[in-house]
Amino acid sequence: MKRLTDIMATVTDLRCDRHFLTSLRRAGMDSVRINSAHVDGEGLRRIIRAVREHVPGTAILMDTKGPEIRTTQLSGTLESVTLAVGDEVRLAECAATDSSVIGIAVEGVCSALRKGHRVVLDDGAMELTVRHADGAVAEAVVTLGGELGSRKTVNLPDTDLPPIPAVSERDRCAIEVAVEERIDMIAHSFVRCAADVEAVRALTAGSDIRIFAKIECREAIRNFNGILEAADGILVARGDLGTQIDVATIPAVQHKACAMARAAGKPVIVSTQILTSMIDHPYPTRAEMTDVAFAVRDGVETLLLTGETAQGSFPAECVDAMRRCIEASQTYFTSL
Ligand SMILES: Nc1ncnc2c1ncn2[C@@H]1O[C@H](COP(=O)(O)OP(=O)(O)OP(=O)(O)O)[C@@H](O)[C@H]1O
Ligand SMILES: CC(=O)C(=O)O
Repeated sequence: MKRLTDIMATVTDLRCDRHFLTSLRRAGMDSVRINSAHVDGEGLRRIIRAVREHVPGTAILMDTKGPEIRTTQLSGTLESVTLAVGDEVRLAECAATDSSVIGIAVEGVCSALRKGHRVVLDDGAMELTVRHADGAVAEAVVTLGGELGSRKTVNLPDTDLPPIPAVSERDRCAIEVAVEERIDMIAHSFVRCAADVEAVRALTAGSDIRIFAKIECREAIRNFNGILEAADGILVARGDLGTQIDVATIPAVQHKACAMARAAGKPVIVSTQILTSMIDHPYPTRAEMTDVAFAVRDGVETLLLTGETAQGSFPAECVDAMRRCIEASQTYFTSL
């Protein structure tokens, strides 16, 4: 059966050997995503080379950082730090992260924080509330605890942020590699308006790279029409989106974005927490299968697995479950 919904899997430089990649391909993977927020230029090239060697013909998408905010690398050999409810931590710009300091990788962010502002970490897995803010350092208390790893996403729903350029220096280097390696697609993070898409397009001029705008902030929803017109496609990035808007409204936003993209003849990728229970378990939940089926019904071109294949324990099982559900759903919906 020719599937109308493709499967894209996030692949890291820590896990991109022949056995891993061929097991994903055998299970039904159609394309690969590389998250450039977690690798340098050399790491990017290593993953691209591995994909081309072990699963030739597989399309490659590179996800940029965009004007997003992340925590810094953990100090020394730390693998994670535990944040327990009630713990007091300091937030400091560009410092390494350890159990008492959380480094914020973008300058000017801490000085925009005010008492009472929420600091949401790792797509909503943890939350802090600012107690005291003073220049480049702020003090906060943990209100939702968890384990914090390196370079996790930071969302500041209450803070007026200083303007952050659409394309960071790090992105510029990653895009240079993407153009040199002639990959297929770039998904730009935290697109706020059409101009952010144009900024990436200017850097890929002369190449065939298709540019997808990631819809993951309130400005992107507000400026959706212009963004859709400027981009070659959109990626509904539900991880960050769910920290910026009420998660209860995500299905409606996703459905509307898909309908508008279809009407404009542009492809849609939907990502994040599609099979999140399978990070630790070999079987999907019924609700996860329903999410996949409704994406097929809505004409989503590509479903993107993130943590499930980047670091989960059952990556091939995830791709297999997704493929079986796509096929069964396509058979049903096309028979109606
Ligand atoms: N190249 C990589 N090297 C190391 N770890 C990685 C890499 N890519 C992803 N990961 C790990 O897998 C997790 C899930 O991947 P994912 O790409 O969804 O990242 P993310 O940090 O949540 O960012 P985003 O919001 O852009 O999706 C990451 O948080 C990270 O811990
Ligand atoms: C994929 C991604 O960036 C997100 O869901 O936030």
